[in-house]
Amino acid sequence: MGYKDVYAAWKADPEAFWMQAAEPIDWDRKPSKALFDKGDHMYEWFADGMVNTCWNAVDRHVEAGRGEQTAIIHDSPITHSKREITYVELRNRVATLAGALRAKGIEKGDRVIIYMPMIPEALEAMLACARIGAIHSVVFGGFAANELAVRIDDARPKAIIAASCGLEPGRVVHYKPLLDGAIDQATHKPDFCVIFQREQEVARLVEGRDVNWHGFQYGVEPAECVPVEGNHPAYILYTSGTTGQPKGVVRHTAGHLVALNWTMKNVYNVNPGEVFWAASDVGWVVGHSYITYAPLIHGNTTIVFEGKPVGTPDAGTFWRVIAEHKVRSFFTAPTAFRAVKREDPKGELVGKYDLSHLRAVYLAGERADPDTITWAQRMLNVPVIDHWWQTETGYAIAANPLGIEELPVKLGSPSVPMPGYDVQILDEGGHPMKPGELGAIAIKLPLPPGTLPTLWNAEPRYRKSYLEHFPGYYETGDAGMIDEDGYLYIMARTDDVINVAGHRLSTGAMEEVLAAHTDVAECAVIGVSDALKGQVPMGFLCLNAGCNRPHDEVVRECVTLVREKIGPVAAFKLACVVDRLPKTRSGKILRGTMVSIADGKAYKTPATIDDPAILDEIKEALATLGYPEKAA
Ligand SMILES: CCC(=O)SCCNC(=O)CCNC(=O)[C@H](O)C(C)(C)COP(=O)(O)OP(=O)(O)OC[C@H]1O[C@@H](n2cnc3c(N)ncnc32)[C@H](O)[C@@H]1OP(=O)(O)O
Repeated sequence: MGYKDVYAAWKADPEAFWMQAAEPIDWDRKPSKALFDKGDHMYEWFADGMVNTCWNAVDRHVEAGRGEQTAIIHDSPITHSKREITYVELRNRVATLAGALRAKGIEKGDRVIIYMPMIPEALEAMLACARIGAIHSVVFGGFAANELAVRIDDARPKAIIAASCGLEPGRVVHYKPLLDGAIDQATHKPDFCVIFQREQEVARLVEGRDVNWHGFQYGVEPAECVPVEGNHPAYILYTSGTTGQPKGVVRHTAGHLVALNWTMKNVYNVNPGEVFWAASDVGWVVGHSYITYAPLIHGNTTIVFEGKPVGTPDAGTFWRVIAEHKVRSFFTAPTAFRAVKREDPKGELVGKYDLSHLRAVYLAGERADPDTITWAQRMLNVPVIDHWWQTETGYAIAANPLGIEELPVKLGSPSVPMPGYDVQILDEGGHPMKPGELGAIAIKLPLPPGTLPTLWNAEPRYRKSYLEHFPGYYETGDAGMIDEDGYLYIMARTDDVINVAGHRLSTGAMEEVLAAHTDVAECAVIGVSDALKGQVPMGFLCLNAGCNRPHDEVVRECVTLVREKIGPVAAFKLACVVDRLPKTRSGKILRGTMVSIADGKAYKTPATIDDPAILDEIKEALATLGYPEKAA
């Protein structure tokens, strides 16, 4: 069957489609049906089934006689080390860790925060939680203590599992002081913390609260897999919203298993036993879905890569890893390829490696620009597939499903909707638009299995953020169009969320931090185009009347403040002081116009502007930062 047939089969009978997709999963009790309509646009999938994620990702492969297959390859050009863990080793390690967590009181439904770098122990911690029905919430290592504290207060974890440190090129990231700071700051306190001591930094443990990863596992009874209901939350993953309070995306167990397993063959075209590599971080949804869960559920070998596309040691690292570990399908963010292209535009390092096992490359996390795609196609000589999805969905909304059929690539488009997703372009009034017309991208409800059913402890916010604007649809927050052939094009966000190097960040959260500076009366943060990172944040600061401090001093403090409060990942390095911000007469800051000016794009002075002269002041301020950039 080709793509059109598969999509039509889903549309004709979604229930049958998903029940069939559920067949390869090992159920403790098979679900009686796929979709559970709870009314009022709330849905669950396979809710009355009983199942365990860890069993499906680990134990069943051992039971099936594949215990000696490598489950995880850790490749760290930063520590110059490589290590392989077989499925049987993984089962034993995870069962013991789960047993130790249980012995310290962790039970089904308890939350466990995981704050770890790119080491296999991060995956083991996730799987150990899944084994006993605990709900994990992984926090990305590039966030600061304050962001961790916010997540601790929202998830209210009984335990936190952390490493002593992370390793960035040329710098040790001191996780433990960040963790201690976050716990001090948070209102909720975990019962205990498990600390994995890395040899690069041994952290000081807090007596009575912290236990050592190895020590607390000593002599414990390994835990068996605990079957959970299909609608039991497997994890919570926080993502940026329009304010400083991140949204806790909930992932239910059964839909997650079924959908991810389906994607491995149909989208990524890998067979069990083959090597799959997603060069992302476990702290992002790509890491959850395609470093940890999907490859293991499907019986693949997954790679945990602790390095960067360039500088560890050079722009040939990706090719080395692909060659050495015989990677079949490779997944990365366009920004990573842009970094490689900048260092090695002619691909001289590509030729040094045998990439004959590589069948396809997948890009996501941000819009893939045509230059980057054509460069990668030329260098690697395999299909380079852009695909589009979100933290909320957990897997591809639109893709070129190579495992079903290789569709023609249209540059600038992540191709076509996947089964499960009825994607529509809507006008402001919620009416479907014609092919080629630009509008809001929405998905007709219900969303398919594995997508978010709600937000953690925040159902009203879930409804408001995603369901209310277009009744009967999920609002993606992206704008775009669908062409005559059904190909989707993602053009922009409809809110103030920006995408920096594939990291989704809230300008609202940065504004909250800047506004807390004692000299800042008012501020705005926008995302400006960046040749490498796609977008970077830029801040405009209005200082309090009477503040006579040198502007560059205040700017420096503001940059430091964002790094301290949100983290280095915000990449907030550009800011300037202005007298006033351009606003409409009703007081809305004209961020869109400011973005156009900074990007050197044509713009119309909005009819509702309060004082058009302020746009000239913004232009002058931008010039001091070198914007618009010459190349833009
Ligand atoms: C499809 C659904 C989704 O969208 S899920 C999200 C998908 N996105 C991704 O997978 C992210 C892709 N991007 C990347 O992997 C990185 O940005 C790549 C391309 C590797 C470049 O990394 P890097 O050179 O560190 O730049 P960056 O902009 O990411 O980092 C900015 C500053 O943050 C720091 N940082 C980064 N990661 C960590 C970490 N885990 N722990 C601590 N710090 C971290 C970087 O060191 C950098 O710091 P500095 O400002 O240079 O001092």
